[in-house]
Amino acid sequence: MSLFTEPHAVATAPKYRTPERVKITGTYSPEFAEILTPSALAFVAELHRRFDQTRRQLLARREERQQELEAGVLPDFLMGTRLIREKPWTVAPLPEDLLDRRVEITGPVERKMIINAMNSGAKVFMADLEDSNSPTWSNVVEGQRNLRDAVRRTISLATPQKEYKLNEKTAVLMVRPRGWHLLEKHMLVDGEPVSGSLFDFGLYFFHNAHELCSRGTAPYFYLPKIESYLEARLWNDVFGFAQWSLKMPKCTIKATVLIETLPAAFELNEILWELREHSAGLNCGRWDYIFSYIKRLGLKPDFRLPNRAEVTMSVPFMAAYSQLVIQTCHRRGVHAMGGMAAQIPIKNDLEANEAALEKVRLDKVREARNGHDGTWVAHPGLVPVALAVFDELMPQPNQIENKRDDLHVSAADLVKAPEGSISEEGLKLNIDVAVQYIESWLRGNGCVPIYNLMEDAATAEISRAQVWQWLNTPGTTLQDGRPVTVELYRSLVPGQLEKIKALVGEEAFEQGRYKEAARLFDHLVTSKKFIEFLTVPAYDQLT
Ligand SMILES: CC(=O)SCCNC(=O)CCNC(=O)[C@H](O)C(C)(C)COP(=O)(O)OP(=O)(O)OC[C@H]1O[C@@H](n2cnc3c(N)ncnc32)[C@H](O)[C@@H]1OP(=O)(O)O
Ligand SMILES: O=CC(=O)O
Ligand SMILES: [Mg+2]
Repeated sequence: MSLFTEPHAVATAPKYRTPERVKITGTYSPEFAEILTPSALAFVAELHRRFDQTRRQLLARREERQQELEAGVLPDFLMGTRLIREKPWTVAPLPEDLLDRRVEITGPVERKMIINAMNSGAKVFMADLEDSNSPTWSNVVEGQRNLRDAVRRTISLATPQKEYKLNEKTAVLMVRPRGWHLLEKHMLVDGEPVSGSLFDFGLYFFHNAHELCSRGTAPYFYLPKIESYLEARLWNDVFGFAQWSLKMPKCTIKATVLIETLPAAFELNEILWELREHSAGLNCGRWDYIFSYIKRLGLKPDFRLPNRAEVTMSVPFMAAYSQLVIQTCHRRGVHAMGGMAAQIPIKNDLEANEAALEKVRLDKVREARNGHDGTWVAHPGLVPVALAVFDELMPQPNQIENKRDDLHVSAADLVKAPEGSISEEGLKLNIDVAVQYIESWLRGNGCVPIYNLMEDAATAEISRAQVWQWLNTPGTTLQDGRPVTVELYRSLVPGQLEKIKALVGEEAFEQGRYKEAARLFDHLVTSKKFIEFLTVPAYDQLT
């Protein structure tokens, strides 16, 4: 020990100043302390104390409903809410800056991405703390700092290649907090971790709600992975309390609910009704929806899905659900947003790039013709493609007046599975893509291009859910007649890991977390009981 480091002189790491019975276990930085102020933490703690018990009850209700499904009950429209479905009513009027949402870009809350997305020419930017964000402590708190600066238009970034700052005209900002199932383990209230949803929502709202309103917009949200109208009611209660406690007018917050679970598709009217003072419509979160279809219908051979690539928007259950979303939203006077095509621009291959853009274009044509009021894109290079389609097919700000009374979607239509095949290639691709994605997520990157497609938590969930379904559903065979067994699946894993190693290089493979990702994947697909979300066990491994 040197003369200058007497034990009593050793500096202790600075700590967050926190309200009583609130603890932050994540690392400290002066920049993070600007977000994790005592008053902001007190606000999140209050949300936790008021709403966390209901959140947990609603998660338990998901479990109970799953048991009913497993016992053979098929999902159906609810008896008790018939009048909400049948009576004429509409949601509260929409704010001016949410009337035209023809193209919305999405992306994680990383500084450069936010600037690029806001400058992209899209009408809206959905800043994502969910599917495309790996919720490391640093990503979620840094993300809040970036959002704070974006709201105030001070966000900038200097890199050796380029200086980034906002253009004069930028996209309207919406924020997607984490879903109800995720926790933020670095914030403890009365010794319990807080909900990731309330943490993300609470910090964004606390720091930005007044500022947004002073700039002629408001706090706008996307609400992910909702499974029932009661979960929408919980959000509505959170909004009411948040507005009241920051002395803001009622109805200031607006939110679009992602319809991305099978049970939610049976409660569209009810979800809009619950949020009618705060509703900015619904959106078709197609990737999580496919995942949810597998998860909820599980091991029934009639609902076994073919290779992931064959489950497109035109298969029966996907077409039916998007049509019902459009019809319901328009009847209630609000937008029905489309979803995300998986293709992204391809560098250094003109022909492949053109083919990818054409696939995106056709997807947007289908959406606009069906009656969607706008769509999502994953990349700035796709904004002009989607804009051109919607400008041509929807010259007015939205097509809410297109009521689609011609459509008649039944409960049976919503679960009708497609024909198709399961191949060894399909099985291998699911292993390959899911392992690559989980590895990236564990390193803190929640959205990656893999084989020229956008992969995020929702798409990776499909891959692992499919392998689980094929391994566990009695009688599942490959198209060549071989049964899909754990032995067969495990015999394919080493080859896929070798393929990944060849792709990323030996050094990156050894330094990465591929083996850990493969172990987690194996656990997910061989578990007898379906594990609700891959991000829940993965979060325990996130450092
Ligand atoms: C199922 C769902 O939930 S969908 C919603 C969630 N998913 C998403 O939001 C997808 C977001 N998209 C992305 O993260 C990326 O586009 C990826 C990972 C798919 C592709 O990333 P990359 O291959 O790195 O993109 P690429 O190299 O072509 O990027 C080119 C430029 O566009 C920018 N860019 C790419 N995607 C986005 C985006 N979504 N928003 C803003 N900027 C973006 C990059 O930052 C880069 O900027 P630069 O030229 O200033 O350096
Ligand atoms: O969140 C969107 C989806 O497709 O999932
Ligand atoms: Mg999703």
